[in-house]
Amino acid sequence: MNQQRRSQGPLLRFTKMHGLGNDFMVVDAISQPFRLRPDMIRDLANRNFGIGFDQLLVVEPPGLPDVDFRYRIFNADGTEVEQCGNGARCFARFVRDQRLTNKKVIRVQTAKGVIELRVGRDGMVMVNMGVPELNPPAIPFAADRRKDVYTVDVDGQTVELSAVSMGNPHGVLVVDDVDTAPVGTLGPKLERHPRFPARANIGFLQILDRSHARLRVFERGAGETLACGSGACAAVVAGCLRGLLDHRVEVELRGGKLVIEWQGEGTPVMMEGPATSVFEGQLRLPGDSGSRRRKGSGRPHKQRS
Ligand SMILES: N[C@@H](CCC[C@H](N)C(=O)O)C(=O)O
Repeated sequence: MNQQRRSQGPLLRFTKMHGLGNDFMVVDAISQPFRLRPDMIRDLANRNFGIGFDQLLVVEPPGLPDVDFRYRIFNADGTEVEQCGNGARCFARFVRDQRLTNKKVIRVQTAKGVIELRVGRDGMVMVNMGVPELNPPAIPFAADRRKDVYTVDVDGQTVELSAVSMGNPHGVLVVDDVDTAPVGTLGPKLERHPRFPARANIGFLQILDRSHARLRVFERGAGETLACGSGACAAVVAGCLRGLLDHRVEVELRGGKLVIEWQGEGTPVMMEGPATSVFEGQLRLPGDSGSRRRKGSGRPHKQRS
């Protein structure tokens, strides 16, 4: 009896969403208390034993005067990170669906600055992802000497990549064909390469023509995902700097397409794409820190995209 009482914690409401198949558990931490340890996030992210997601997105009250919300992001491995582009579009959709705001332009505070989200009539969301950093401190070798391509040694093999921060660190490799690119083998090695002390998201970019590209991303803390919004922004910045892409590019990811625009150094990257709500659910959190027991329920609702 005692045991049972201890395992009954509060109910947590959440929404399952995705941006081109990059999937999220989204939690409103304004109208309900929210605190999850990294091990609990890992359990929830598990696709067999939990809810399953690439990232957990948390909506909090703003900590700055001129913004509407604070946006916190946790990877499936439980680590908190600075940026998530597909998540930003879902964030905009979520705060409007949950009637936390009726604004069309929503200013959101992330761990690396303020981003602006704009919800279109067609359900598409446009995000001002901010100005990319081309010599990011999270990628120390890029700060050493600023250039467009760096070389990194992986098991004796020299790999060429661009280093771009969209608030979060990205390495971008140009490949001939994303379908045969070594995403699953080189991706994890580069993600944890000693030259990326904060680890990095690794993008494999295939140029189709100056305004069309294909991309696969091995994400830091999540593995390969069906799409990575900040990765698409970083890839277009890298492609522009290398003189391979124009300023407006349609990027085809495994889960669908994003349109990315970048006018050049010192200007922000704009990203446009869909955000989809899949279902709402609630789960019973463990009542004490020692317990990992959890009960959940899901209520599917109509796909709205
Ligand atoms: N899927 C995201 C990026 C999420 C964070 C990333 N894995 C990191 O660790 O920086 C996106 O759409 O941008």
